[in-house]
Amino acid sequence: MRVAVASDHTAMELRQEIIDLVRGLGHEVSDLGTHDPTKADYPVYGRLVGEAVAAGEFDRGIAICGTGIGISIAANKVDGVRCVVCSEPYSAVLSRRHNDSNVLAFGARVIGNEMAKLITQQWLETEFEGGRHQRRVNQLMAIQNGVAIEDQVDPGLC
Ligand SMILES: O=C(CO)[C@H](O)[C@H](O)COP(=O)(O)O
Repeated sequence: MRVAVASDHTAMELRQEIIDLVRGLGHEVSDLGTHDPTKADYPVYGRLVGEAVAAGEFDRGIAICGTGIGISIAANKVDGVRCVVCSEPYSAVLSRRHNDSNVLAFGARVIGNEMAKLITQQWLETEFEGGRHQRRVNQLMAIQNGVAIEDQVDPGLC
């Protein structure tokens, strides 16, 4: 896969570790910065990753800031992005299986580097399940496009 990685100033070292990990797993990685270790505005980098993925230049994106929250908000403002903030692997795996997440975010000030790498590897290796989850992902995208949606849960499947 082609993977774009970006962070603000809080994750210079972690970003490099994530890049090395993802390359080691055999993926093509682009480092979208920041290259300023002093201060960087996370909305710029969340947007960069989000737009790169939404445009189809990359299959997945990884976005890191202090908490993962600000950069994920920025990425999620880009049409077509489903960015998730994860601090443990279970949510990361389910975000792939059920939500078809295409950008992963985490907080360099929240989790350790080894946890971040475990989350990243499991997220990259998990496939979307489709089926009923595809309908719901379509509904998520419809919200973004201002299209009406309604509950279509099949009887007996709850
Ligand atoms: O987590 C973040 C956004 O959600 C940022 O990394 C954080 O706000 C940066 O703070 P500072 O400029 O004080 O280093």
